[in-house]
Amino acid sequence: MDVFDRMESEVRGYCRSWPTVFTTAQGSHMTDENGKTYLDFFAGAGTLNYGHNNPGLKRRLLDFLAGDPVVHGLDMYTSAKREFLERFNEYVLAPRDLDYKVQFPGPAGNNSVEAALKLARKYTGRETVVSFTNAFHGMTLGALAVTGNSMKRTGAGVPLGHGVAMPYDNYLDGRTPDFLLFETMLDDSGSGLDKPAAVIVETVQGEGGINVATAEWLRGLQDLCHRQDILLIVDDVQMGCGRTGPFFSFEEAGITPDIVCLSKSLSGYGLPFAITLMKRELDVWEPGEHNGTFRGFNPAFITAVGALEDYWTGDDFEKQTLAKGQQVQAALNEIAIAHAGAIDCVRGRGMAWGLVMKDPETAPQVCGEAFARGLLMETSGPEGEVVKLLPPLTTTESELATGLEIIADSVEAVRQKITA
Ligand SMILES: Cc1ncc(COP(=O)(O)O)c(C=O)c1O
Repeated sequence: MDVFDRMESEVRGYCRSWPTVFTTAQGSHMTDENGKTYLDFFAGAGTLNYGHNNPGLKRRLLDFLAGDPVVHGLDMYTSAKREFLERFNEYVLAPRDLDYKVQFPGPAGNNSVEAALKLARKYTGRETVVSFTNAFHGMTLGALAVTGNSMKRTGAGVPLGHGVAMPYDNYLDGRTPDFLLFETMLDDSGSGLDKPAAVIVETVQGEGGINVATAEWLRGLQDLCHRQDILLIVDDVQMGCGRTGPFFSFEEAGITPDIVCLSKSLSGYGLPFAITLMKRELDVWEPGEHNGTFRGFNPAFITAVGALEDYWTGDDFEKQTLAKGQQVQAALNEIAIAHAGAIDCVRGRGMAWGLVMKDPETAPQVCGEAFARGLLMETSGPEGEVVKLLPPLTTTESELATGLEIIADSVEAVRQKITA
């Protein structure tokens, strides 16, 4: 590890959980330079819904690269971009009756969030954006200002402004305490707080600990935003592209956000790619008012089209994801029952699951034991108390069963060490 320790900044994180050098990857597996293979229930932090080096997508990418294509496209018109827009409309927007315009804000999730926040402010002329406790929207300053995690916020080195955080999904008879607070804030008569430009929400908080919002709460949030003329932004960077079952995680709640952020698994192949979707009337920027060098990355258009054509032309993939999710949930429930003293609860949706440990210190220990046994998982939640499962959606049932057995063994091993 010498060269890494000597040359890489101390800010590096994942390599501390998994101190080995990975060399190859295929499907739901990664292999290190010692030849040890790991089942991957981390999936590049949710960028690999279709697995590593998905053969169909790889073929398309290699064919594309073989032809001297335009690789780096800024926001020029290219044939690859045209293909992406046509297929995205055909397979994603039109079947859901969604009429969004598409912006290419840059390569990463935070680029999509920054564009959403700026656009909401430009459109409404207002500053404040409401976010929720334990939200995660990215590490750039605007996105960080609506991110809840205090350790991450401290990394900014300066106070972060223009954001207000409300409690996430504590639904009570349709009027939650946070909604009441929110309504007070909107009441110009003395709360001292500005009317917000937008609310930004994750339907399932991934980094926040797999907190699942109820459909009722999301609908209530949308109603409140509509009543008050506030824009609703859904950050689907981690939970979109089928992670919760449907292509968009908000479909189940039947809401239509004003702005949607997508990235991570959108390219289908782990290539950097993000889009910001906006209702037509929100398309208010002048040409060049929000730009950047790495936007139209043409290889990502090619693999994204491949993912749409291979997985999203019907509803089979969604059904398979939900069935696999039930398999994961059932196995995790068994583990939770067997270790009720150590596990608080199991929560999740689709193929995003969390095993919530009673003692936060045990969650990284479970991940450490799993790593030793050949399974990659990370922790999430405000205190890192949640063992988080994000397997590729293409993981087979038997691979899932193998990983779930490793989790059971890992929890058992941690408990034995504690009682020893
Ligand atoms: C919900 C959500 N939004 C935004 C981001 C930021 O994406 P990126 O790390 O690609 O900037 C993440 C990353 O984990 C995320 O989970």
